[in-house]
Amino acid sequence: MLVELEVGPVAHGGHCVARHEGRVVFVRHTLPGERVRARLTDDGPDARFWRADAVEVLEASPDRVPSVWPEAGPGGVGGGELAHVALPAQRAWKEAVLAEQLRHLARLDVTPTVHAAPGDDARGGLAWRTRIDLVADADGRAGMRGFRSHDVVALDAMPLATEHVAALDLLGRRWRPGARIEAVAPADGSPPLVLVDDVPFDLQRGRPDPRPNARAAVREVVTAADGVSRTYRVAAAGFWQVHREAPTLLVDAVLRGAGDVAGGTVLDLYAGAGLFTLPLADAVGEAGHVVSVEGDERAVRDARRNLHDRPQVDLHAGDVARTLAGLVEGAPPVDVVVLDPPRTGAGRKVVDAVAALRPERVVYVACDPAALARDVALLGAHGWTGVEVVGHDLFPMTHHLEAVAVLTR
Ligand SMILES: C[S@@+](CC[C@H](N)C(=O)[O-])C[C@H]1O[C@@H](n2cnc3c(N)ncnc32)[C@H](O)[C@@H]1O
Repeated sequence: MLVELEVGPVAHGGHCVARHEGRVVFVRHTLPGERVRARLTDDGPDARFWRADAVEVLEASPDRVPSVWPEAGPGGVGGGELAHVALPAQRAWKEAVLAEQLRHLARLDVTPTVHAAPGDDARGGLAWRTRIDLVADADGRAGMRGFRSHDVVALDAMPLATEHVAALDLLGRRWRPGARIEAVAPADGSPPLVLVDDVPFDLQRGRPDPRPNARAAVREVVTAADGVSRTYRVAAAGFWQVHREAPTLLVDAVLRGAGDVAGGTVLDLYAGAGLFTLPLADAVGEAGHVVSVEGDERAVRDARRNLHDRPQVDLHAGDVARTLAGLVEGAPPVDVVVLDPPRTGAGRKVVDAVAALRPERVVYVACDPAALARDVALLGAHGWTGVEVVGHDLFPMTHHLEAVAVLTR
């Protein structure tokens, strides 16, 4: 059903809020202040709120720009929710969402700035993804799942992929229908890796690549605020920050947030392949101590390799909540806890255990503002009421953002 809507403020998830017949409608593809004709997509009579997609703009916002997101057939692919929004307005949008989540869920009255990553404005917010996950459609063309659908929509462009990923020409090939294609191209220009159904693939020969280093690892070099270049090896299918500038930027933010930790003890929770553990180990020095916790086996293998020459690091493989429960008993004083949980956040068990360690500071790296706000509220109840939050737009054209919060008592 088509309805005409006066569009109100932004909401979490790339929607704006409107009202229709007394009911809240979350609308995609629009901007605050616009008047749009929209197709209701979820409008059950018992639903608490409805959803809609704007299909015609009747009065456009001055922040509207032509969308760069690929025209990919009916429904379109997921992602690119903010591709119709000018870059500065995308950041203002994310600032509003971050502030609203912190106000609503943590009763915190702050207005964090969301910064552009270096080079993003010059590249028009494009060419930042170092990793692409595709799936082949029934004709063998590479594409992505449609929005809230299992159908594969073939792509004709990947505007967010870095030039290294784009140069692989994954869209110009034919694949086995249903094949999962992952491509990872380090921002430093070292050779990209391609996996097809988890198996390394030699694009030139068009067949699986048996070389051991084809499966194993991507190399990334990060030059952080401390002026040091560090090399990490990360399995192609393993977690690594996806924006080309994210590793450097987040290491800088974490080191700044942790402050002077020389000779101290730092916990790095949800450590992945050791992105933060390595520079934190250098920051505490050989007299200090870093306890790093990661649950994924593959990431732990990478972290072991990346941290092998830092004797001041204790790497624990396992669940963060369970590992912390073991650490709290008779643990030495902890100066700083760094945590970078998955999208769901750390949750009460982990926050309670962190609070029991009574660190001077907590540095929280978050990819979901709502999860951050929930955990900040829990930390606030334990006395960590000093909160500084900075946002980084590490996902231009999408509704996602990364935020770094530094909490003190
Ligand atoms: C957002 S990533 C951050 C990784 C790392 N800090 C980085 O920036 O590269 C979150 C990490 O937490 C790990 N993880 C998720 N849930 C976990 C849990 N309950 N216990 C331990 N590790 C977990 C994931 O395997 C992943 O490596």
